[in-house]
Amino acid sequence: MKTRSNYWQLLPYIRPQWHNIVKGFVGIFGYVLATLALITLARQFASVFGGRNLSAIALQISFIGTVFLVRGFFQSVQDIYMAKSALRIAFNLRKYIYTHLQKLNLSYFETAKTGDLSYRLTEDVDRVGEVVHKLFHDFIPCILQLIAIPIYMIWLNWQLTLAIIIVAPLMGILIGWFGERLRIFSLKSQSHVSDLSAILTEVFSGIRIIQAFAAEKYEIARFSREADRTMKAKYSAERLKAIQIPIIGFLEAVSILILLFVGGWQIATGSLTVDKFVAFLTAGALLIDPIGHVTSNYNEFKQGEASVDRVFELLAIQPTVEEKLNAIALPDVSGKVEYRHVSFAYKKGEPVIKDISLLAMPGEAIALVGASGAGKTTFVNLLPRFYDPDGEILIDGVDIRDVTLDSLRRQIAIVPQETIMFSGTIAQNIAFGQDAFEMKAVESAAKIANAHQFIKQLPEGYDTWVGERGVNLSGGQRQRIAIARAVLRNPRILILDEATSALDSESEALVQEALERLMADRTVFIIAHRLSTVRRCDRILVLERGQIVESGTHEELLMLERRYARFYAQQFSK
Ligand SMILES: Nc1ncnc2c1ncn2[C@@H]1O[C@H](COP(=O)(O)OP(=O)(O)OP(=O)(O)O)[C@@H](O)[C@H]1O
Repeated sequence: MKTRSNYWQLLPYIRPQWHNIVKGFVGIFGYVLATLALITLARQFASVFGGRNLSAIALQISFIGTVFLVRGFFQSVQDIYMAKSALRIAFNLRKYIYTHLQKLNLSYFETAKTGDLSYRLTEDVDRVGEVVHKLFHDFIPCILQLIAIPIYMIWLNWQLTLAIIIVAPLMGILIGWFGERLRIFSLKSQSHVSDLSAILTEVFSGIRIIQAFAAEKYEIARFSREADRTMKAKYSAERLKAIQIPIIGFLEAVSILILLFVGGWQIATGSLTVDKFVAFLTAGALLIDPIGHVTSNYNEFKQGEASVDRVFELLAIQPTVEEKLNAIALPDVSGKVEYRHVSFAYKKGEPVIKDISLLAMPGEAIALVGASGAGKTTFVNLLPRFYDPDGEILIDGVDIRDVTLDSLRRQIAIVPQETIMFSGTIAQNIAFGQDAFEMKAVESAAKIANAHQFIKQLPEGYDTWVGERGVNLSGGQRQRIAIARAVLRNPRILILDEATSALDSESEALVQEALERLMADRTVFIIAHRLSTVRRCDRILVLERGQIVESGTHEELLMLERRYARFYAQQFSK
């Protein structure tokens, strides 16, 4: 566990808000000055009070009232500008982390818990914002008061001041001790809440499986265990605070009692006047509030530190696939793809792709077949640079590591096995990733993808809203939306991961026809499961443990009577 605070890392996000912070500080200074004025007025009030002059008392009261109004005005200025800065800082931080996460590689998201990520981006960032808000809006003004008022008090009477602050060091030590413990409890509690949120994301996206396996009780028990841990961690923090507050309160009371004693003694010996003592008591009373705030703020900072740590942990993760500083934009390609001695391992020493060399000519359709785990998906994932292998991959003779990721990926379209629908309309889903799109282009892509007919029959046609995972569309329909997406993109290179899930024969024919139209004149890598697809491809590669063990057309490979022929017999001859 890290013990070093990450608060200082917030500085770059705080700096751009300096103009609002300065305005807030004007409010703070005005507020503190008005507070000091109140103490002086209290002293004057004590002297006119004894004079039995009603108009002098009324005048004094009107002064005090005015200073209260002015103080209120400065407080509003401070509140408005500090809240504005804190919210902007949280907003910018959230946007920055989100942008950073988008740059991270697939490998990171394959292991990250999505619920945890969402929690860090929402709750943790909010808490960081609250801490910054507290810092500017509460903590700094209180600290200023805790400096200015005691100076004023020393000027009034140093012996009394000494009496009142004698317990301050002990208070400081106790606040520090409690704060550190709170930070640790908070870190625990935050990570439990994150785990809870990760479980929820997992459960709701896999609810079908949970119900199918009748695993509800098992999931409820898992959830309850985590919820229980969260509750206990929070309870530990609350219990600690419950002990701390009376202890600090008692120390405050002790200092007031010492003050009364020393003050009473000085008045009795004639070394202190009553009006000075009243001013002193007012100053002392005005200190109670800031002390309370500083204590609770300090606790919150310590708790917030856990969130700051969790947020900056995300920013510390570096992408493994990085764009070169001098990366160029890949010009429009014809689609020649070359793998030169390409090897790749997810884990060191366990290669998944072993020294593969391959030349695919523009417009060529290449099928990849092989047993599960042979490396087919990994092989195609190297092309859009989801991972960086050893060796070289060239498109139209340009090494893909020399070009920008954006320009590379824009020339490749992927039709995955399972189509994810994003919340939005059907049209937005087809034109995915484009802010502005032509409805006509979307429609013609849908027509090529055999999707236009069913979309037209939906209640609101292309404007029909589809849920997070497109639950209201069938598998075949979702696939045709994915094909329409790829058609609209019009890439030279296409990666298809054929769906294995059984489609009804009508759906299958429509999908097949759509795929054929999509594949025409493009370089296609297809992880093939359907016999019809495999047969139609220009070349079939048989992958085995990360190597190409056979290559040729369907007929050539059947004639070889080796792996493909066996594979074909087992898998496709049903
Ligand atoms: N992100 C990953 N991290 C670690 N290992 C992985 C990862 N993805 C795949 N693997 C491993 O790499 C090997 C090749 O997997 P890959 O998915 O490329 O095979 P495949 O031929 O596409 O299999 P399938 O047909 O089942 O999808 C497997 O042993 C798999 O366990």
